[in-house]
Amino acid sequence: MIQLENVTKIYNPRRPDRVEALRGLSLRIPAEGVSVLRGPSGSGKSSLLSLIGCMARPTSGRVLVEGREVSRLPERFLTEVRRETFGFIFQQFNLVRALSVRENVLLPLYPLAEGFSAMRRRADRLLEQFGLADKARRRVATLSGGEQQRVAIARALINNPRIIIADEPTAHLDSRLSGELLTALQQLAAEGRTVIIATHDRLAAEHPMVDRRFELRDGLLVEAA
Ligand SMILES: Nc1ncnc2c1ncn2[C@@H]1O[C@H](COP(=O)(O)OP(=O)(O)OP(=O)(O)O)[C@@H](O)[C@H]1O
Repeated sequence: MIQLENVTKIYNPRRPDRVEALRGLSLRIPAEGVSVLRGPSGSGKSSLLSLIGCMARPTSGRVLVEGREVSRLPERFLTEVRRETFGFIFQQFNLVRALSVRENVLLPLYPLAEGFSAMRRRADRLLEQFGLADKARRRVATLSGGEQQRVAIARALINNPRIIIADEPTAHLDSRLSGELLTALQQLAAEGRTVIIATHDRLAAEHPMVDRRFELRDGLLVEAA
């Protein structure tokens, strides 16, 4: 369960380009199923995801992840919570094109948390699971869109996260790949992981595999269903 209580996020608070991205938002995201945050560009979806994913702290208000208040944690603890708890899938997947498939999957674990050979075995198990075992040494730049998508999912799972955060994961994908990605995310939710997707892609937001939708507008929650 993720709870946000009266959360604000203000960028550049003392400058003329001050932006109030979240304006006192409260929200509860249950641990089960697939939740979608939707809303127009600039409504605050990415800001909200970065608070939930412990990549940033709110200006005011509280963020609780699995009952633990993360909004006040010092940076080094925040990094630890982030690594232990979350897997991230970004728009266009943020894969490093010049690195190999295996190196990309291992990236979230750097700096090395454990022995390299144990990590590599973990990466190879995931590559096997996603049908990429024979491509482990290929550079990502040489893969098809669908293969890159599977590398991105494998990378998000390398630390066995309880919560998957996906920011516009279907942007730049055709409808077949979008459907495959959503099905894969649903599968992760069925395994007991929390899946949170931010999107303004209507097809993704209204896909039948989505369990609940939160609508943002101008930094506020306008609807939850
Ligand atoms: N690092 C930043 N510095 C200054 N302003 C920012 C920063 N990040 C976001 N903003 C501003 O905060 C507001 C909310 O942005 P955010 O990215 O959270 O919205 P979004 O709903 O995810 O938009 P999109 O769908 O276009 O990604 C916007 O006005 C944006 O310009």
